[in-house]
Amino acid sequence: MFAGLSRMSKLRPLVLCGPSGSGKSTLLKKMMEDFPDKFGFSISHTTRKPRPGEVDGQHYHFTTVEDMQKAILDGQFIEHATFCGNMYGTSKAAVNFVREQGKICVLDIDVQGVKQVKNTDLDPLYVFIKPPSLDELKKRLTARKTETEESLLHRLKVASEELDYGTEDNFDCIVINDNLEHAYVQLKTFLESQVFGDK
Ligand SMILES: Nc1ncnc2c1ncn2[C@@H]1O[C@H](COP(=O)(O)OP(=O)(O)OP(=O)(O)O)[C@@H](O)[C@H]1O
Repeated sequence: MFAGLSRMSKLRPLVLCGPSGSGKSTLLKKMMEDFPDKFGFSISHTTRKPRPGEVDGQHYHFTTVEDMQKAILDGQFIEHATFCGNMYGTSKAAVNFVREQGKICVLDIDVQGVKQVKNTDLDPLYVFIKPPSLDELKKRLTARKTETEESLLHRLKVASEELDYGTEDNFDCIVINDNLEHAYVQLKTFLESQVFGDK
């Protein structure tokens, strides 16, 4: 029992947070390629309808608003949010499922999600990915060609608020994503010293 617990305690989840376009997905991809067996993702719940090809319990746990609201009130969720009228959230059970498989659960969440996680007993390590500047962030989001003029402006407005929260008081590690290779070295150094070697 104690051996199991001490093994589990080494698998603190890893929160990756940062404004849209700061490079979370890009850095995560490199991290997963470098350490394919170390990390796992929890499967989120959502009240949106499955898209063609999406499998319940694999892409998402598809649920109803009523059931999800009940589970949230019951304290079963670590964080949740509503986007475009649909609810999304991460359950404690989904994170524990990853941990039971001996993997570090990665949570790619926004500042609102981080604030919610901090109110739980999850005790993850928190990493904030920071763009070198708002100007550079705008350039990257524009070059990514995923945004309309309106969504770009919205993301930049949210980004400037999120950057105010991205301080050492709130995060264990702040990675400045100026040059991708440099940023990845910062992240990898943190992983190797704090996440894998977690006491
Ligand atoms: N260091 C870098 N230098 C230049 N471009 C970068 C760098 N890091 C990431 N990018 C590019 O910036 C864009 C945004 O990166 P990415 O999609 O990883 O951000 P994100 O934080 O995951 O965004 P979202 O939250 O919207 O999913 C991508 O097109 C990516 O290729």
